[in-house]
Amino acid sequence: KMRLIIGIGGVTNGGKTTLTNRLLKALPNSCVVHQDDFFKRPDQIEVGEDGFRQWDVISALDMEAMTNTVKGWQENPVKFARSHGVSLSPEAEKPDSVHILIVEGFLIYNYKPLLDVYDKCFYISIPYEECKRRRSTRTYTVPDPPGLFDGHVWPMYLKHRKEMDYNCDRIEYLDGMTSKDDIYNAAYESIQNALLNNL
Ligand SMILES: Nc1ncnc2c1ncn2[C@@H]1O[C@H](COP(=O)(O)OP(=O)(O)O)[C@@H](O)[C@H]1O
Ligand SMILES: NC(=O)c1ccc[n+]([C@@H]2O[C@H](COP(=O)(O)O)[C@@H](O)[C@H]2O)c1
Repeated sequence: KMRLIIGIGGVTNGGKTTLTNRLLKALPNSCVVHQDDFFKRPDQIEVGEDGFRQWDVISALDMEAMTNTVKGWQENPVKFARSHGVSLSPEAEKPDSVHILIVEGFLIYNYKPLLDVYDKCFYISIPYEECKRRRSTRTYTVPDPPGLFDGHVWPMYLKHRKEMDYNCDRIEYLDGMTSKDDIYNAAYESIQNALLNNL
């Protein structure tokens, strides 16, 4: 079976989930792992010297559990799809069938053990002003306290982004300020090329 693991990383509210959902619809036999599903419980999140719960750091996430979930897909994508309620194409069990996993999240390129699993590494970014605007319209399971964006979210983004640029040289950047269609088309084309090249 041919297998492709696609990373969709990027800044908070850059459009990762939007792009991921469109790709899942378009790509047969595709499954997803959302990093957001691996946040620890609020009482397990450290409170920093700044007084903020430190959500935007890798230790706020159970990355071992996330890695094991990805490994589960690698071992048996058909079983993974079934247990996650993904309907498969009639060809899915043939030896030459293609299976795709999308790994989506804001810190997916800041955890060494996962870096090598991605066949494709996309990264969506948007500038500060737009990020702050979009974030202010969003409500997480724990709502942002006043000042969190400027005091924690954006500084941590800058730090992790630097780290990523240093650790990973295969990133394909997507401009989150372009339209949803443009972003989707750019990613889709790149994925089709990878599939054609038997990546
Ligand atoms: N290309 C885009 N242009 C304008 N708004 C967008 C675009 N992509 C996503 N959005 C909007 O930005 C917000 C965050 O998008 P989402 O996909 O949930 O981001 P993420 O998963 O990266 O946090 C949503 O309101 C979404 O509709
Ligand atoms: N899902 C949760 O339980 C939860 C709780 C608090 C904050 N967050 C925020 O989620 C963000 C990452 O997710 P997005 O990339 O989808 O915005 C982080 O910036 C973090 O501050 C998520």
